[in-house]
Amino acid sequence: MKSIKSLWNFMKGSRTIYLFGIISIILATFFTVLTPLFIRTTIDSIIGDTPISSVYIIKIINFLGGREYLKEHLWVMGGFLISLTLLRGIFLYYKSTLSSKSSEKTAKKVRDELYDHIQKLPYEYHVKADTGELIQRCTSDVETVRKFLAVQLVEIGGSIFTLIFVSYIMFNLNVKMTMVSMIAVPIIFVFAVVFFSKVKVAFEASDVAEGKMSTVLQENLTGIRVVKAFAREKYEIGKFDEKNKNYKDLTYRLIKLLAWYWGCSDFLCMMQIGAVLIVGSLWTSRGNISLGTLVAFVSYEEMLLWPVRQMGRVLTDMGKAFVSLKRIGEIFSNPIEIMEENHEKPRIEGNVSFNNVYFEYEKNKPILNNITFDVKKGETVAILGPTGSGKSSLVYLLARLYEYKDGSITIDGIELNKIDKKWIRKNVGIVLQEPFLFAKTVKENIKLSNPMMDDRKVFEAAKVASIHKDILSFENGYETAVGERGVSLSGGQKQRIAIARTIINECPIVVFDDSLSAVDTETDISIRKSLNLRRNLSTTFIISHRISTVCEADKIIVLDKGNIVQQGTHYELLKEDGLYKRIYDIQSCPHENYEYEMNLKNA
Ligand SMILES: Nc1ncnc2c1ncn2[C@@H]1O[C@H](COP(=O)(O)OP(=O)(O)OP(=O)(O)O)[C@@H](O)[C@H]1O
Repeated sequence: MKSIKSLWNFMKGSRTIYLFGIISIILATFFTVLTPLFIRTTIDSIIGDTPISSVYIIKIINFLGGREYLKEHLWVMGGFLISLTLLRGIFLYYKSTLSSKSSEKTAKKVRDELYDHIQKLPYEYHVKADTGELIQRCTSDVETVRKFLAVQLVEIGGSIFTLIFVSYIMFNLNVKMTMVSMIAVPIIFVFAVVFFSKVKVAFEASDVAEGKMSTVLQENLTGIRVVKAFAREKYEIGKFDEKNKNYKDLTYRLIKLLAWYWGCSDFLCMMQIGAVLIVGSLWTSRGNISLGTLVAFVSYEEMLLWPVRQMGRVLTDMGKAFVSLKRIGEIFSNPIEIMEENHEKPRIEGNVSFNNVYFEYEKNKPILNNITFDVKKGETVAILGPTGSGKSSLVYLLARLYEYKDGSITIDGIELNKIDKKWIRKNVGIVLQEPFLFAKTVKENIKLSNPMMDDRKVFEAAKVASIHKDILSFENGYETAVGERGVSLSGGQKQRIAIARTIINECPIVVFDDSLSAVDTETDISIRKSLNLRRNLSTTFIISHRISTVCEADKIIVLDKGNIVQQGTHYELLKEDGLYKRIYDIQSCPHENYEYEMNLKNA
């Protein structure tokens, strides 16, 4: 019921077109059904002498010139029958174009709304979401619904109308013959419904196998570099071969089942038509029915049997469409992130204060505990700690990608959760751990947030990120395309383009989440030097595992298992016997370095 309601809502704006599509198929069916009736009239009443009983047919025959005239000019009847077929063809054309137009419009609407909704889902959702699954729902599931709307739904309308109209005419022509014509119909119908409800499992198995094969393909193409680096080609080929074979086997099984069904169903239908022919011929020879009636019944029999045979298929496809609608509906049932447009939008200077902040992703599994520290506008704070200690989580809180559960975070004295989310994300620029570049040019990637930005700003940002020279060395410079078909960038180059993309926005708070890890120490120093020159522009958070990256920060926060275990400057922390010094010792192996530095500091 929910699925029907959602389908009805998606069809808003294209319902009228759809209605005209259904009217067209009803008219096409009407002209199809009329043809045998006029063939019968031609045989019995134009060529033969049986009087015409229907007033409407009499009117049409009179319109065409009357019985006597038509007897002499049989070609007029032939022309009339051709024109009925022509009209049928015209309405079938309209049915196809109108239902396609409306189903395409509906599918586009579903895709647009899905995309829109997915964009608005919270960061938390995307962290856990299965991308392949989301893509499948936005493509194959929407396609299943589209096909159902374009083909099956109008077909249902046409079939119901055919069944009603044909049965009505048959009963009017001859009740006994109608009984004979319908003996096997319930059997064929039950056979179709039972078969397709059973074969549904085979359809689903084939769909799942196709999905699995696509996932392997997608995963392989995405991770082809890892495959090559680990010489896993043979294993990957084997894995794909297995999924491909499974898909082929299941599809072959399905085709065999369908062939079996159509064969049996054809046999049953032929038996039914045979029964009509045998009984009809007998009754015709005895004079119980006319030859024209027998011809009409044979034609109607075929018209009647086709929708009955198709019904099972239509019902199965309808089931599949509703399953797809349910899967699409599941995405819509996830609440979107409320951006609180009417929250405060203060001018952000960059004074940040954490006070006893507590955070957890899952209930009773603390990730950050009692986090307390202050950073003044323009300062650089570095966060260091073992992997999984909560460094990234801490900065995610700052951009309100997640909400802290207890304590307080203030920016310039204003509680963070009172500040508009969109606004805060505009003011807190994050360079993420794994930079993602879009399939655009280098320049377009750097000015992603504002394509109208002046090119000079792009060059400046690239210089600060120490990538300007690299970009100039590319064949097309800033116009070089990156992404799948573009130039292959090194990990460090990607990171630096991502840094330029963030700093170009001149946010008052900038976060580098381990984003200098792929650049060499020299480039790291050069970037930090340039950043230092912009100190008055922004408060900077640097997450790193490298002492050389954090040592110049105004404040270093050492995290361990979600707790701040040390904080201070590089020299203050080196004096303490703690985690920082241990990391320092590991990274600067010769212990003398420490004494050398201390002497240098105290000199
Ligand atoms: N979305 C999430 N849902 C549940 N747990 C998560 C989620 N993201 C991270 N975690 C867990 O939170 C803990 C802290 O993760 P976080 O990424 O903040 O650590 P980190 O110090 O930045 O690590 P690294 O240095 O490896 O990047 C880890 O135990 C991690 O498994």
